[in-house]
Amino acid sequence: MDLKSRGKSKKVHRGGQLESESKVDGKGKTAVNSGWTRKRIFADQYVDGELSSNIKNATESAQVSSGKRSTRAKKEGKVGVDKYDLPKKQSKSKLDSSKRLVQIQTKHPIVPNLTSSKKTVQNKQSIANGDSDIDGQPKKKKRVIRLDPHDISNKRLDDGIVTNGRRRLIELKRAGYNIELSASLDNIPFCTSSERERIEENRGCWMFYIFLPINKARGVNESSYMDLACKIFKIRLVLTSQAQILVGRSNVGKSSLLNALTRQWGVVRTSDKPGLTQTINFFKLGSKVSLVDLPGYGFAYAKEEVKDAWEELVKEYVSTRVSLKRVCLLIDTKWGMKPRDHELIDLMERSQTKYQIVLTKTDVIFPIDVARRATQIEESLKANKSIVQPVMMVSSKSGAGIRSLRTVLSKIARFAKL
Ligand SMILES: Nc1nc2c(ncn2[C@@H]2O[C@H](COP(=O)(O)OP(=O)(O)OP(=O)(O)O)[C@@H](O)[C@H]2O)c(=O)[nH]1
Ligand SMILES: [Mg+2]
Repeated sequence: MDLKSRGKSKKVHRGGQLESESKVDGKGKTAVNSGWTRKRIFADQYVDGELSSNIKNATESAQVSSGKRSTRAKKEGKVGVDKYDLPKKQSKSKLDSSKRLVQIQTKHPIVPNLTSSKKTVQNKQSIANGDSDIDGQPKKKKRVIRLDPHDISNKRLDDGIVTNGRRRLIELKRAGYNIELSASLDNIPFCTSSERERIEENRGCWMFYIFLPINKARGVNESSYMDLACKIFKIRLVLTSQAQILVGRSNVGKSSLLNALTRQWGVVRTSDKPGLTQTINFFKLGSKVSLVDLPGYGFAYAKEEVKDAWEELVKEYVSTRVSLKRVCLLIDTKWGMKPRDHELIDLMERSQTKYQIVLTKTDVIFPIDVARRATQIEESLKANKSIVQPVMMVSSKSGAGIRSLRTVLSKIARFAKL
């Protein structure tokens, strides 16, 4: 009896009633549906019984005959599975079935070998890729850390850079670091005199730096202020230089941005304590163009009168300087614009000073929120005339947007009438 005929329905009479409908499902299980009860007969057992007995007989006879046959096969020089290695009936039926299998395979070559071919392709691919997951354990890929030359976030020069070797130092130098400085002066509230000396040594001849106490600046206009500075520091200033300035509330990241733009960390000191910059810092970019870092306005750790002086100075500076080509109004992306920023914008609008909004510290919030903040500011200042669009987005820490801001500023410098 073959499996097919066993799977067919049987008619059973029970108590004069006709029961029928038995089916063999895919798993070889037979369900018999009677009028009152539903019984399940498992075809597995039945099939297993017969098949297992067949297999048992086959193996027994194979074991008996294999001794004799194998010696004969060896003598004849035959290798592999031989028809003598199987019992007569079994070998015949197996050979028939294998013939049928070959026929089917030739007719439909893809179907039976689908899984095996897939596996071989996967294996080939994995071998080609160098993953040895043949043992079931995928080989771990080596993590390659690439240093972004424009990323200036890792600016602490004492963080094991020397131990990392020459290559790292070269990379840092390319990224714009001053590698002669042993450590960055970031977050150091007050430099010692020796640190300041080191900064001065490493600053290079292309820029100059003026330390002036702002509280002395009350009621003094800028040129006389400069004269005073020249007398004190014995330097000749080119007062006709075109200037681009960075303004913004305290702690918004002006000095950090200036460091990033000039690619020299430690040139201007920065701190997480608002109100660190208490002087006007001029940086000469090119022959006659300078970038100016001003003290911040708003909340700062300083006396009220000093803060008032800073604010006055910033306002005066942005509204009266003729040579002022562009004001970069820095806004902390996280906090957005505050009333004091609007005050300064009104002043610049009245004095027709060109200004551009620069969103800072973009690394601390999600890019989608940065974009949202930018569109919000653009919308609110749409009616203004002196604003230069678009709103720029930068991060002095990650270096994002620094290059494009540098390009914008250098373009202004190039087209400035000198
Ligand atoms: N995460 C992050 N922090 C920044 C970034 N820029 C500046 N900071 C931090 O913000 C703090 C203030 O930075 P400063 O550059 O000193 O800010 P400032 O506007 O010059 O401050 P004042 O001189 O006090 O007006 C410091 O702790 C900086 O490390 C930035 O892009 N990302
Ligand atoms: Mg500062």
